[in-house]
Amino acid sequence: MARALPHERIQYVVEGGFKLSGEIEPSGNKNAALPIIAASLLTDQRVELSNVPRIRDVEALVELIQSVGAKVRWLGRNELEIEARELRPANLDPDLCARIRASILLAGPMLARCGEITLPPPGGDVIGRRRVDTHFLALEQLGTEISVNHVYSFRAERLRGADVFLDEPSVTATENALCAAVSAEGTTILRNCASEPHVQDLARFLIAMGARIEGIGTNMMTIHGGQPLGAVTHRIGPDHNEVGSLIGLAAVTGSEITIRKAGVEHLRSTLMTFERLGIRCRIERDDLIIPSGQEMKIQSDFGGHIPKIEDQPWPAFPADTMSIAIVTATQCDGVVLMFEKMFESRMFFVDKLIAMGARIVLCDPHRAIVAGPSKLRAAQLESPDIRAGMAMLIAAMCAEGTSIINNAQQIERGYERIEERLNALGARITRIPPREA
Ligand SMILES: CC(=O)N[C@H]1[C@@H](OP(=O)(O)OP(=O)(O)OC[C@H]2O[C@@H](n3ccc(=O)[nH]c3=O)[C@H](O)[C@@H]2O)O[C@H](CO)[C@@H](O)[C@@H]1O
Ligand SMILES: C=C(OP(=O)(O)O)C(=O)O
Repeated sequence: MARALPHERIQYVVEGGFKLSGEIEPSGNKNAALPIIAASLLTDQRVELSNVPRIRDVEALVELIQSVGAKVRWLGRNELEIEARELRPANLDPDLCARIRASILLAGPMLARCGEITLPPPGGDVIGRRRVDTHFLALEQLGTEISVNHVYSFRAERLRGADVFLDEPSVTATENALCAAVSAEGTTILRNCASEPHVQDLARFLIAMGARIEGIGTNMMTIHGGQPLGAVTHRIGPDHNEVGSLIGLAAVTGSEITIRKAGVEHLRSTLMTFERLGIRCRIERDDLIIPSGQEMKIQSDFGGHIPKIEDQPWPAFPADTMSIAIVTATQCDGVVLMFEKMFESRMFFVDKLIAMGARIVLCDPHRAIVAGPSKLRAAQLESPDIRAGMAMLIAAMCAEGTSIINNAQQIERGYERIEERLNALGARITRIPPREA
């Protein structure tokens, strides 16, 4: 596989003001594909995954699992075959690990298969402090010794089930703990665990491999460890954050689009949030239709009070859709408080929206007041992270004139061929350099 250049710089040139129309299907969920690819190391038998998003983070993780001995083959654009007959707990490229948050997800599966792994610190979006403490807490209670000295060394002669109370419902820590627990001796209870659609998808993948897990979709999972784990074929679920991004994009550009196979069972909090901004979607079976001509009037709280949109652990509104909600609110009539509780740098990108003409007051690192609607002007922008990058792309598409988005490789960490797919709906985005055929 061709290695993604670490410093490859990508630019999007975006002509704003065009309406979109047509149908689009969301890609597979990045945050499900990553733990599932890592969990494929739990078995020495063949794993076949479909609907795998072909994005930079997936490519990086694929390189990492190859470096520990897994054989990986792309069977089609989004179909991946993984066979991890023999694994060696070494040879991990620190730069590659530092590029993605998901490199830490190798801990659970490698402990289960090899009893040890040394991992350089993970990376991922630079959106504030990214704790690893919950990973350590859970893995230690499952029988792992951990030492930290620039790198994290994990060793477990024997993983044992335990009653674990996570200090926070961390998504990736829950996923690491799940992978360790399915191979541990005895029963594990994970309390205060995360339950996002991607955590559920991983749990279902593990069950299809032979694991016994109860409580999927809740904040307490019980895992009966030590079941044999074998060959599996699994389809990654749709990306609810991408669906949220498409809803915001359709609304601010006044477009009507249909999102096919949108995974509507996971959209309640997202749809409720967009409704607060005066955007209503229609559900038809598993399709989501965003009609044009939305009211886009921010719904006040009872008594005319200023409403609040806040992210919270699942099943509430997902943190990764917050940047999209902010850019969408700039085009809605009224005032809303946006409250991001988690990452203290994620909201800084609103500076760029302000420079484009949005009326936003950043109250502190976690809260911003948006007063809309405001006409956005084209600008030269720099994408700091995946979701802020997508928010800027949305802003550029509803702004007058031509915007430039630098550092668009950040957007491509999480969104597959996004310019191609949006251009098919009528957008005018030029990627520099162009994609290889
Ligand atoms: C590879 C991957 O899967 N990355 C996702 C994962 O990162 P990652 O697993 O690194 O994030 P963690 O879940 O560990 O950390 C976030 C912490 O903040 C809490 N929390 C979360 C949302 C919220 O609105 N308020 C709040 O306090 C969470 O419950 C958790 O305790 O989960 C994050 C939170 O969903 C997402 O942003 C990342 O895209
Ligand atoms: C924060 C994100 O990803 P990661 O955890 O992989 O950096 C994201 O997907 O918005």
